Amino acid sequence: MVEIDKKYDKVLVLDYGSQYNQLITRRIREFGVFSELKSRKMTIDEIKAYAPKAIILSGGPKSVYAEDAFTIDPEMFELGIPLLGVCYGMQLIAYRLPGGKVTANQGNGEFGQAALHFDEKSLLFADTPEDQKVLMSHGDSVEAVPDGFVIAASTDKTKIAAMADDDKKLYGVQFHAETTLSEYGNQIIKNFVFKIAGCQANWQMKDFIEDQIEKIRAEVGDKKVLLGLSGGVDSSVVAVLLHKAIGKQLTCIFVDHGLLRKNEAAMVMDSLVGKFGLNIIKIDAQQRFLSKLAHVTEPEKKRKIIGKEFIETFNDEAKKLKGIEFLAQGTLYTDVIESGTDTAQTIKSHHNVGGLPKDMHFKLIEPLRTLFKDEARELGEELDMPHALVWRQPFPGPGLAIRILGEITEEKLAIVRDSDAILRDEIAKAGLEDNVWQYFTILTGLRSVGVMGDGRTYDWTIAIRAITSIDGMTADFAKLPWDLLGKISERIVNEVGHINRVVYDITSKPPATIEWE
Ligand SMILES: Nc1ncnc2c1ncn2[C@@H]1O[C@H](COP(=O)(O)OP(=O)(O)OP(=O)(O)O)[C@@H](O)[C@H]1O
Ligand SMILES: O=c1[nH]c(=O)c2[nH+]cn([C@@H]3O[C@H](COP(=O)(O)O)[C@@H](O)[C@H]3O)c2[nH]1
Ligand SMILES: NC(=O)CC[C@H](N)C(=O)O
Ligand SMILES: [Mg+2]
Repeated sequence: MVEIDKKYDKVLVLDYGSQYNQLITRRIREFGVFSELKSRKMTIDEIKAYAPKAIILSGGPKSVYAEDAFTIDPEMFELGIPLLGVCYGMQLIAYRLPGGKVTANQGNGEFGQAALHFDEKSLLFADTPEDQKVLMSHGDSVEAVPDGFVIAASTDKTKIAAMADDDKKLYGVQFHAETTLSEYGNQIIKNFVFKIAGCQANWQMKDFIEDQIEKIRAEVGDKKVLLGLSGGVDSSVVAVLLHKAIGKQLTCIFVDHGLLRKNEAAMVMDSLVGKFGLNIIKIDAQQRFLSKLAHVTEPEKKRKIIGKEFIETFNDEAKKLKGIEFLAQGTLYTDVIESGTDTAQTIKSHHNVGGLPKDMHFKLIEPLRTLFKDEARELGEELDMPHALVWRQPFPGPGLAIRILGEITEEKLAIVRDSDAILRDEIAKAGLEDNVWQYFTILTGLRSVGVMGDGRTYDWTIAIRAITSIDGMTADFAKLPWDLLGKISERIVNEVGHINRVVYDITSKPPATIEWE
C-alpha cells in the first residue's frame, strides 16, 4: 500500500467489532477531519507511521474477560496521542491500566437511552448540558477508574459512564456517542477531536479525490487497470476518478451476466459510452453465468458462484488485453462490513468482496472502500457527474439472481424483469424516484390459490420492496401511497404471466436486509 498523504490531520479508529464503529469515522469526516477505520491488529510501528492526531477505540461485542477477547498493546497509552475508548474501548483502557477495574456482566446490563449526569465538566463535555440522554448498550461496566483518571459522568445504573485523564489525554465513554440516540454525542466527539486533540478541519472530499489520484498513480505506475463497470454509482465514480489518474491505462469492462434488469445493458452502454473519455468493453456472459447457477438455491452459494464467475470473466478479458495487473472495483464500506471482517459477522457475501475467489491474480484497486453510499454520491457531485447517474438507485452486482428465491430459470428471470419494469414505471410516473432510495420486485418461492376469469389459479407471489435509507446500512420500508401500490399490483397481475398475488414488504433493516438473499 502507498503511504497516505500527511498534509491533513487524521483520526484513527480501531475496530473492535461494534456495529456502530463505521459511524465514528463518518461523524469525524463530517466535521472536516479525515478519519479511517483500521484493524485493531495494527501494530505500534504501523500506528506511528500512520501518524494520527488522535485514536479512538471502538465498541465491541466481547467482554474483556472473554477467553478470545480483543486486546491492546499497553504501549498505546504511552504514545502521547490523545485516546478515546468507546464502550468496549473504555472497558479495555480500564482493564489494562493500573488501578482500573471492570466488572463482568452481572445480568443487569444497560440497554437503550439513559439519563447521563455530571457535576464537574471535563473538556470532553464542553458545551453540553449537565443532564443529557445517551445511548447505552453494555453488560460489563467499569467499576474503578485507573490511576490518574477521574469519573467524568454517571447514569443511574452506571457510576462510571465516562472517565478522563486530562493530563495524559486519555478518555473513555461507556455510551455510544456516535449514534444520534446520544443527544450531544456529536458535540462530545467534536470536543475530543478539536478541543482535546487539537485537530484542524482541513480535509474535504476534494482532498480525497486528489489523494486518491496521487495514490493510484504511485501504485499503478505504467501498468494497466481493468475496471468492473456496472453503470451503477460506485463504479462510475471510480471510472471517472481512475480516468483522471491514469487516462488510457484504464479499460472498463461491463459484464452482461444475464441477471440485469429489462433493457439495462443497452441503457448502461448509452449512458456511458463516449462519456468521460472512457474506453468500455461490453461482455456477453449470459450463458456462462446462468449455466453455473443452474439448480443452485442457496443464497450464499449463488453469491460465491457469481463472485468467482465475475473474476474469471475479468481474467479472460485481461489475457486478451495483455499487461493488466490491477482490477478496480466500486467497493464501498457497506460491502466490506456485511461480507464479514475479522471482527464483524458475515451477513451476506457481497460478490465483490466475500464472493471473490481466494486464488485471484489481480491486485485490487478500490478507492471507495472506506466510504458510504452517500459519500460516494458526494464525490460524484464533486466530479461534476450527471445528476441521474449520481442519484441512480443502487443495483446489486449479483443482480436478479438474489431477487429470485430458489432456483434461477429464464422464465423466472422474465417474471422479475417484467414486474420490476412495471414498478419502476409507476414510481417514475408518481414522481417518487428521488424519494425512494431503492425499489424492486422479488419472485418469492411461494405459490398460492387465486381466481382469475372465474377459473382457479395456483401461481407465484411477487413481493414489492421499496425502502428509504441514507447509506444502505439501515433502512425503513417506504410508505408508498395505497393507491399507487394498488395500481402496481393490478398491473403486475394483469401484465405478467403466472402471478396471481402481490405483497408489500413492510420490514425495516435491521431486522431484515434490503435484498431478500
Ligand atoms: N455487471 C457488472 N459488470 C462489471 N462490473 C460489475 C458489474 N456489476 C457489479 N460490478 C462491480 O462490482 C462492484 C460492486 O457493485 P455495486 O452494485 O455495489 O456497485 P455499483 O454497481 O458500482 O453501484 P450501485 O450500488 O449504484 O449499483 C461495482 O462497483 C463494479 O466494480
Ligand atoms: O454490489 C453488490 N453486491 C452484492 O453482493 C450486494 N448485496 C446487496 N447489495 C446492495 O447493498 C445494499 C444493502 O443490501 P442488503 O441490505 O441486502 O445487504 C443494497 O443496496 C443492495 O442492493 C449488493 N451490492
Ligand atoms: N457495545 C459494547 O462495546 C459492549 C461492550 C461489552 N461487550 C459489554 O457488553 O459491556
Ligand atoms: Mg450495482
